[in-house]
Amino acid sequence: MSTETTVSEVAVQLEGITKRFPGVVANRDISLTVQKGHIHAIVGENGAGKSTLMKILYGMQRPDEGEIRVNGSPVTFHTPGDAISAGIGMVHQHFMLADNLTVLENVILGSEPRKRGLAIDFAAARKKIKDISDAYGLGIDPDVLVEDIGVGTRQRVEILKVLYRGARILILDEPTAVLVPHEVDELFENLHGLVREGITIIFISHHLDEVLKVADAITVIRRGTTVAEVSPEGVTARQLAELMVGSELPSPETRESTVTDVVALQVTGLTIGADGERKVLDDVTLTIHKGEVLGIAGVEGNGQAELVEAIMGIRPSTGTVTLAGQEITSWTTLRRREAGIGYIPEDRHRHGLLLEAPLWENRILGHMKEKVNVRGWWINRKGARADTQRIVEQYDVRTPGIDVLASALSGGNQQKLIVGREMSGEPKLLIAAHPTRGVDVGAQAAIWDHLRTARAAGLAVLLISADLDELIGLSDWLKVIHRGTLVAEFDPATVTPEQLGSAMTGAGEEA
Ligand SMILES: Nc1ncnc2c1ncn2[C@@H]1O[C@H](COP(=O)(O)OP(=O)(O)OP(=O)(O)O)[C@@H](O)[C@H]1O
Repeated sequence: MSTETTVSEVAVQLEGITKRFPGVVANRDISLTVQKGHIHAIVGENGAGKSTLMKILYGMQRPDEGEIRVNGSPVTFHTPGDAISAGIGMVHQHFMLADNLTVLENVILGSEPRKRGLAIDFAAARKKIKDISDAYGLGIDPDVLVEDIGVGTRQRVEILKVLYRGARILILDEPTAVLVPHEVDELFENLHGLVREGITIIFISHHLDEVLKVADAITVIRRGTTVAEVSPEGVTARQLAELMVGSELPSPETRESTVTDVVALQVTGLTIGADGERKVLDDVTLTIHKGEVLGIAGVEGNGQAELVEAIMGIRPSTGTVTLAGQEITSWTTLRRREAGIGYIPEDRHRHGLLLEAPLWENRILGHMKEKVNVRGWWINRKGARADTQRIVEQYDVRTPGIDVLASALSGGNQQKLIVGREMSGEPKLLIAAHPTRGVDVGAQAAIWDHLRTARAAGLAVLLISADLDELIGLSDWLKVIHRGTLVAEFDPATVTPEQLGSAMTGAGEEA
């Protein structure tokens, strides 16, 4: 075993990185050493400064202080283009592929190889993609349409895209957040294939078990600075979480059923799509009682987003929706919300927040009739501000204050604000799409506690999540959606993530 590290074995060295935003020091004197050919995980609570550090390494942000060395040489990045030239590529959590183009077109977009003259040299590009795919075992066909491939393959296309641009150091932002268990295993195999060929991988994750399984080294960031550098053999997930928060974690509660026989939501025959076409939602019928969490498991893109939008009245559908005994099928989205439906949307930037408005104005968004927010015909500024402060405290939203813009919060803290808002005003039904996506383990446990407490008080919850542990841990009953239809159901007390994962991919059904 070699104990000495020569400079040439270090792929990335960050030294004394500091980055300030108004009212916040996002990174404070951070040092990080990533060995070449390692899978190096970065963990930390929401708002700890992980994304900021990665944005600095990828040239999206400039540090106020500190030095970056890549393969031993100091570098200064002004744009991601500079980072790419230095061999650093980033795969974002939200894929950036165009559905209606082929893999090949997506990969070469922006860096088209030209023949003499101006024509794009597709043959050369196709060969290069095949070579890269073969070299790293990615199994990518350059000629399929992106709309025809699944989430796991899309992610491999994103990885191939940065390799195509010459990256030898890859930054992955929460790569497993959108994957089902077998896709996670496949990704890890791919990552091992990449590092065997000398690629270095840096990845951010909130899934500590996965981090322990795949990483060669782990850096823990707390409140903007590195607090520990550990090797996975030496720690448990719980110890890692304790390093992240800087104190001992509470033990999880035991659960008991709070399901009543009072129907809160009844959905009957909900369908989207005309006869003769493939329907995105096909005759979905379900019931949720007061005090019950119904979990919907499914691979992304199988109709769960449409189900939520149909119940919220965002998308036209046929069938009926009844809330607490009252049919609301023809109601507008606003009226449904005002009747007592809380809604944590899948895409917090498009549907959940006004990024360029302060936190307290975001508190009012979609909740214009809630008591704390209005006085007669007028907005109750004082009440809304006080209630925003309450949410910030109860849900531990890390922010310098309630007047900062929503865009200045870290992703996980934006999510906590939305969850707090949607659980306010005693909703009858909460539609929660990926409620803890992007939040750290501590905040996840806190959100689960809030949900359990509200459930005990009679809240009905429709839970959509890609996180199978969350679905199994929170739900009273589980249904599986596949190609727009509910195809199976399970008791969360007995089902395993593997069984659920295989039902989600339609295993056991005719193709
Ligand atoms: N553009 C910005 N303007 C102001 N403050 C910002 C900006 N970007 C980040 N911050 C602040 O810097 C801190 C670190 O945020 P960062 O996004 O790096 O955290 P993170 O560890 O990636 O969190 P998460 O796990 O929630 O994604 C937070 O307090 C955040 O509010």
